[in-house]
Amino acid sequence: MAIAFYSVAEPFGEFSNFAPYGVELDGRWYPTVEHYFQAMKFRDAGHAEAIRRAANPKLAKQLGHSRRIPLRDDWEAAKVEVMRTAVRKKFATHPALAALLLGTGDAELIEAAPSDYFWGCGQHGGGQNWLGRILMEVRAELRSQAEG
Ligand SMILES: Nc1nc(O)c(N)c(N[C@@H]2O[C@H](COP(=O)(O)O)[C@@H](O)[C@H]2O)n1
Repeated sequence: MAIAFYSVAEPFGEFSNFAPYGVELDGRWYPTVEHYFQAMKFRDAGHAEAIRRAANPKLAKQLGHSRRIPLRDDWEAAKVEVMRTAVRKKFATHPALAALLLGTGDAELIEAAPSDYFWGCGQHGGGQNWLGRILMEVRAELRSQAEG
């Protein structure tokens, strides 16, 4: 069985990085995982802070796509671990979300993002689905913690 998610307002939208579940990382509070992920793209502290303070995750993503400020040079190598850190923290911070994730059992989790072939499955399902993979990793970690 597979569970596809994308829009925050639809079933399992809590798994989207746009869902309003904040995380504290590196001593700062980020309103969503998306805010953190986009801010981490930049060494420029001012731009990273502007992203952290963005009014919503869509705006955070837009600011993260600006190339007026250069991306950190190791971003391609770092981005999966940055995402893993933020998603892990999201589920550690919000126990009801951890229960929701555990409740998906062994279902394959798929970010059904039609235009994202890296984090999501893309338009025809052939994308790499890295967000789904990370969610399944975090689910396995939560399960082994629960089993002691
Ligand atoms: N546009 C959009 N809307 C949503 O509701 C989404 N969940 C996403 N996907 C997320 O976009 C992020 C990656 O963005 P980059 O292009 O790599 O900066 C990542 O958080 C996806 O999960 N997109």
